[in-house]
Formats: sequence, C-alpha cells, structure tokens
Amino acid sequence: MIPLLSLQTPRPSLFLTHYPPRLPTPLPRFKSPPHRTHHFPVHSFSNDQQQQQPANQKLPNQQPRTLFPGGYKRPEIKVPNIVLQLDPEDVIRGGSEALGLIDKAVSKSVGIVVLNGSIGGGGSGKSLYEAACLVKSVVRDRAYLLIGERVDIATAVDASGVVLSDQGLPSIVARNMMMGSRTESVVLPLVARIVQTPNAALNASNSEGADFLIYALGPEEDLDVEMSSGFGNVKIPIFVLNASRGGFTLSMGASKLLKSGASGLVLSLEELRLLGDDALRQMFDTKANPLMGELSLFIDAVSQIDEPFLLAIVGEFNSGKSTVINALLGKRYLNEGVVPTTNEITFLCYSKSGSEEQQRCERHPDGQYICYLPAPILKEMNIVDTPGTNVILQRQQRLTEEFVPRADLLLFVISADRPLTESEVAFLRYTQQWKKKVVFVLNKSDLYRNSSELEEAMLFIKENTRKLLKTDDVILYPISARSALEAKLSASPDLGKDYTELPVSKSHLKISRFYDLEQFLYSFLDASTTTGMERIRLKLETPIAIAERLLSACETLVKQDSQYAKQDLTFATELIDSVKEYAIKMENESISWRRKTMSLIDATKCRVLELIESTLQLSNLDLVASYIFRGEKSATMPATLKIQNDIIGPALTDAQKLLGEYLKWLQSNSARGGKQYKEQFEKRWTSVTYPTSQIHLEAHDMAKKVDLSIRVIENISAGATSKLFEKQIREAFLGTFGGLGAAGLSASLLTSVLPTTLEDLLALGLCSAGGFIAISSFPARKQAIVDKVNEIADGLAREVEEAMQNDLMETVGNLENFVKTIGKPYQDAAQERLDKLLDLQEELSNVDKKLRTLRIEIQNVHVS
Ligand SMILES: Nc1nc2c(ncn2[C@@H]2O[C@H](COP(=O)(O)OP(=O)(O)OP(=O)(O)O)[C@@H](O)[C@H]2O)c(=O)[nH]1
Repeated sequence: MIPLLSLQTPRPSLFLTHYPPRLPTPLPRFKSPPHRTHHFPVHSFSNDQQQQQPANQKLPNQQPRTLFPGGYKRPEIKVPNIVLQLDPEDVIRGGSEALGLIDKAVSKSVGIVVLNGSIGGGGSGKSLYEAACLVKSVVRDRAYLLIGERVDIATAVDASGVVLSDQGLPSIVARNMMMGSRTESVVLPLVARIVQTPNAALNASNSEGADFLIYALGPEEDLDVEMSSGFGNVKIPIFVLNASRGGFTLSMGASKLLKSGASGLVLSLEELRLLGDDALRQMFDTKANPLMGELSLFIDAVSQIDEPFLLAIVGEFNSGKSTVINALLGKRYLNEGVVPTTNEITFLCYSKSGSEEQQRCERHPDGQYICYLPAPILKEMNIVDTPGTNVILQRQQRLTEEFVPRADLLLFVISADRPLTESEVAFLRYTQQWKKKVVFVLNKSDLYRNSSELEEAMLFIKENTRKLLKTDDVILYPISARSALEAKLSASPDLGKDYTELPVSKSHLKISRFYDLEQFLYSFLDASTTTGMERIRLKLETPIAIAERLLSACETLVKQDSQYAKQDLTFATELIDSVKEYAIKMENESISWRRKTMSLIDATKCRVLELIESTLQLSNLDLVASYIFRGEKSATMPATLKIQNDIIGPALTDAQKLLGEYLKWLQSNSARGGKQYKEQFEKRWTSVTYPTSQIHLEAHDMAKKVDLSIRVIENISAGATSKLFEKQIREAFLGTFGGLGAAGLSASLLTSVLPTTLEDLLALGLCSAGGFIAISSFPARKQAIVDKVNEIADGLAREVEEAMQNDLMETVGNLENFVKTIGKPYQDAAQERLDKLLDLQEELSNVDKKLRTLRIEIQNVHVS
C-alpha cells in the first residue's frame, strides 16, 4: 500500500506558506545599496485554515502591492522609514496641537507610530488607552500604530501590533494573542522588539520571528561598528533609536545612520519637528514604487541570460534534495541529515580548479552561500539547493519561494515516504504563477517494498500533478539518490572529472532511474537535442515569465488605481455638487427667519392700525381740535409720538436686531459649510497640496458680506414714518371738519359723550344736514388711511422678504464658488491621475503585445 497518509490526514501544519513581497537580494552581481527603498515582507506564523483565505478575497479594497500572494496579508514595512515614538502623556497633554503634528507627520513621512506603553515610563492603563484612541483616530490607516508592551490595549484600539521590550513577552505569544482576538482579520499583527545587542537582534529576528527591531543606540556607540559586528546579519528592518535622547540632528548625520544599514530612525515628535520636512524628504523617499523589489528580479533575470542554466532543487525538508545534488555532483559536497540541513540558499557554480582550496563556499552578505565546485555538471548548469518548503523557520520557506522565479527549471524532489503532501501541493500551485517548468523526482524509491508500490505511487503523483499543472506532460523520475550517490562513491571516490566517466550502471535497478534523470539533465545541456533547445527556450523565457507576471501585477494595480482615481473624481464632483443640497437646507431653514420678520412687520402694522382706529374717532374732539386748530407747524401730536416711540421705533430696532441675526446666521452657516467642505477634501486627499493662489480666492469668496435686508430697514426712519402718519390723520380730520364752521363743530361737541362712530354720525346728523354730509365722508377717509398703512406695510414686507432672499442667494452663491474653488485642485488632481493611468494602461497593453511576440519568437528559436 502506498503511504498516502499525508493526503488523507494532513499532517499538522508547522508553518505556512507566505509569499513575501520582497524578493531575495539578487546574487552577487546585484546588491542594493543599503539606503535604497525596499519593502520588507513581514514574516509571521499562521495556520492552515488561515492560509485558505486569500487576503485579496477578504480585503477587496486592499491593493495587491506584491506579486506574492499568501494566505494572510503580511503588512509591508517600507524602508527607509521613520518610526514616530510617542509618550501617552505628551499626546494627552499636547492636545490638538500634538495631534495636528502627528497628523502632519503620518501624512508626510512617518510610516510607523509607536505609543510607549510601560516602556519608556508610559502612564497608567487608562491614560495609555485614551492616548491610543486619540492617536489611532488621527493615524487611521495611514501608518502602522504599535503599542508598547500592552497587547490588550493594542487589541482594544485595533492597533497594527505591539512593540516589546527586551524583557517583554515572546513575540509569538504577543502575535498569537492579537490574532486570537481578531479572528476575522486577514492582516497579520506586527510584533517589534527593542534590542540592545546584536545577539538579541539575531535572536529576535531568526528564532522569534519579530517583524522589525528597534535598536537603542547608546551615546558611545557607533552604528557602523555595531552593524558590522552582528547587526549586519539581521534580515529584518532595524530602526535606530537614539537612546541618549539627545535627538537626531542633521549634524549628527541621521542620513549617515541610514547609510550604515539602519532601516530608519525612531524619532520623537520634537525631533521630527526639528529635522524639518525638507531634510526628511531628502533622507526618506517613502513614495517608492511598491513593485521595485520585484523589478530587481526582472533586471537580475535579464542579466542572467548569458549565465549558465539555473536548476533549482526544491521540495520539502528531508526529502533528499541535498542527497540528489550530491549524487548529481558525484561527491558528498553538501550536508545531508534528517534534521533540516539547508537553512540558506546554496548556489553551486563551477570552479575550474580541482584543488581543495579552490573548492570553497562563501557566505554572501545577504545570507546566501555560493560554492565553487569542480563538478562537470556545473560547467553549463548552476545548481541551487534550497531550504525545504515546509521548514520550521518561515524565513527559509520564504527564501525558497522567492528563489522560484529566478530558476530556469525546478527539480521537485518528492519523498517516497510522503508523496505529494499538502504543502507540496501549495508550493506547486505557487510555482505555476511563474509558469515554471517542473521536473519531478520521486526520491527514496528504495523504500518501496516492490515495484507495484512504486507504480502505484507514481501513478498517484502523475495524476495529481497533471491536474495541478494542467498539463499531460509530467516528467517524473523515481530515484534513490542515496543509492545513486553510494554507487558513485564506491565506484570511484575521485569522481567528478567527467560525466561520461560516471560508472552508473543502467543495469543496477536502484540506480538505473537516476541514470535516466542524469541523461535527461545532460540532454538539456546539448543544444542540438530537443531538450537542449528547450533549455535555451526556458532560459530565455525566465525573464519573459517574470516580465509577464510583473506586467499583470502592474495591470491590476493600474486598473485598480484608475478605479480609485475615477472614484476620487466622482467623489470630488459629487462633493462640489452637494453644495446645492446644503443651499437647499439653508433655504429651508431661512423660511423661519423670513416668517419671524414678516410677523414682526405684520404685528407692527396691526398696532398702527389699532392706533388709527382709536385715534380717528369723531369723539376724540380734543384731538380733532388740536389737529385742526394747531396746524401743521404745531408740536408733534401724542398719537404721532406713540407711533414713533412705542410702535415704529421699537419695531425698527427689533427688525434690525432680527435681520442682523439673520445675516449672522447666513454668514456662520455658510462659513461652517465651507469649513466642512474644505475638511472633507483635505481629509480624503491628504497628499494634494493646496495651491497658495487658491487660498486668496477662497478667502475672498468667504469674506463677501451680504446686507441687503438690513439696508432696507435702515432706510426707514421712525420719525419720518410718524410724521407721515400725522399728516394723514390731520388731512382726515381737516377733510372732515374743515368746512363745518363753528356751529357744526360745536354741534359735534355733543358727540363727545357718544362712544362709537355710528353714534357720532347719528348725533352729527341730528345737528345739521350739512354737517352730516361732511362728516359722513369720515369713515371713507379713515379707511383710506388704513389702506395706505396696509399698502405701505405690505410693500415693506415684500421688500424685506426679497432682500432677505437676495442675501440668502448671494451667500449660497459665495459658498458654491468657494466649494468649487477649493474642490478644483482635487478634481484636477484626480482627473490628471486618471488620464495618466489610462495612458499607462495603454502603454502596458503595448508591452503585453510585445511580450507575446517575444514569447512566440522564443518558441520558434532554432539552432542553425
Ligand atoms: N532511504 C533513502 N534515504 C534517503 C535518500 N536520499 C536521501 N535520504 C535521506 O534522507 C535524509 C535527508 O536527506 P537530505 O538530502 O539532507 O534532505 P534535504 O531535502 O536536503 O533536507 P533539508 O536540506 O533539510 O531540506 C538523509 O538522512 C538522507 O540520507 C534515498 O534515496 N533513500
């Protein structure tokens, strides 16, 4: 029976596949300067279930900034970068000024914010929590927020992770605690460690799996010396903190620290302010292309075109990769063992000299080993030994994954005791995104008891790999690398001079298949054979496949960015248009102001009418007499005084107050609206720099004052109005009594006892027929005054209403202009970005066409 256990009952996953965004530092020829911008993948632990949930399914809005999709989204740490270190007390005491500074910092240069917990003398849990909430609300998702030591608070405020001191929790515990409390999230929490020594740094990065380090640089320490004495081997970003807290100044050479290999600096708010924007911009070009890391892969592949064919040996740990290589080389050059033996990428190339000292292995600064060996197979083929794809330290697994795109051919070593495990399947799937040709070997086939077990296993592997790779052309060699090596070694301990001299006998069953594998590989080296041609094609296709992958990632990014640019444009346009709704709201609210004003005018009118009613009485003989006899030049009459002092005067004051408030309301409402719009634009597009010329324009729009309605009222004089009233009254009395003479007038004295107009008229009618006729016109005259008052008051109401409406329209118009003005740069920026992205899309599709042509040409390559 074939041991298919691993497929039926998956082995407990040790550590899972995470495909990191950063590619390994290319081989010797290509080494990035330490101060270049990179994206560091953050490695972490996870579980199987998590692996099955691709990050991009869970986070549709997250941009795929990397070519290496993994089960979890590992936060990328851009380097160089600035870590802003905050004290909770400073945040709370600093109030809005401190928050403003943090806001500016994260919008410009800071990629990570660390809020001190118990480290650095942080305050109580309560104040730390409050500070964390404040900082989180400012930072939002623009930078990573990490809390010192306090996993609970980091979780409570949904921070990106924690920073642990030397004596703090183990990284894995902190990470698991955070992951446990946010099972929904596909973004892994960050765990950073503060270290003081190279050993602690190595330990934190290698065994602990910290994501980055904060190195507290003592006053006497020189980073150059420290880096060369151990920190240099640390593979995760190291941010340097000036422990003496003297502050990083330019004179101290913050940029020198970066050149020494630091990934960035840890600065306080004060230090950040002192350094200034320009200096920071010079030091930290944080706006680097996210695909730069992957691009180096392409450049590297192109430069390798003339180099020997690159055969990468991949497979799970302990599957026998090193033994296969040793068997191919004919000598035990590489260590073999049941515990993972290959921790780094080992690059084997040919050394002409056979002397022992020429057979050397060098450790490259990036951790890779380069071994120069005299084995003939290396003459035309470089072989790469990789760490297992399921090794305990995730970094090693990553190394292997990162190496895949560079290889021209993958030799996939499957162990007979566990054929095609889950992690092998996952790894195979991964290789396919790079369109890699894979040749399988079923190693340790000596473990099968008989040929039918072997046949069964082979059938199983072929069937499944066919499905996985979607091809019928699956090449599988069942081998026993150990037997093949032993056979070679026992036949000649001095092998390796020439392949043709290898005494691997076809007749020996255990090693015969290895012979076939070797034949296959050697046929690759002979350009005159079909497989030899294929080798050339594969070599040429390596950069093409990388380019295609890059291109498709670029296309996705550009498509997504265009989508965002379109959304931005729509948002800007809609925001500008929405000012109309704001105007409608203001208009609706203004109705109550108009109502109040109208009812004030109306109330005043009513009071005037009441006064008319009570004044224009024939029974008011005193009044009649004084109007008729005193004449126009006489002192102001009491009724007039009442109009002036009690009715019109206070009404005008009230109206002025009311309209003043109305104008203030208009002004503050539009100013508030304008401010809200401005904030919305600024909040959404923190990166758009607002042109200074615009600021004047916007200030101009908002400064425009409106005052039409108040001017209408100001034009009314209480004195003039009451004079007019007096004139009207006098005219009414004169018109009525002026022709009666003394008899009529004295007769009318009778009426002084009679209260109503009707009674007045009756009495007068009794006294004289002529008097009756004259006096009978009095009601009409009174009515005329009433009408006049109505007309004036209604006219005034109309005028005021119109003026109020005009003030509203002008205010709203100013607000609309203001919003249009402030929105324009954002609208233009979005449009410009969209246009550029559309051009870019076209460029990319042209590149795509060229790549297709190239691929066809490579397929048609012939040796002449
Ligand atoms: N029975 C048998 N054992 C083998 C064979 N090939 C390798 N082994 C054994 O398997 C174990 C692991 O071999 P390595 O070559 O170190 O395996 P590896 O895949 O390079 O291991 P890592 O470098 O740790 O990933 C060793 O004990 C080998 O002796 C084989 O063909 N048959």
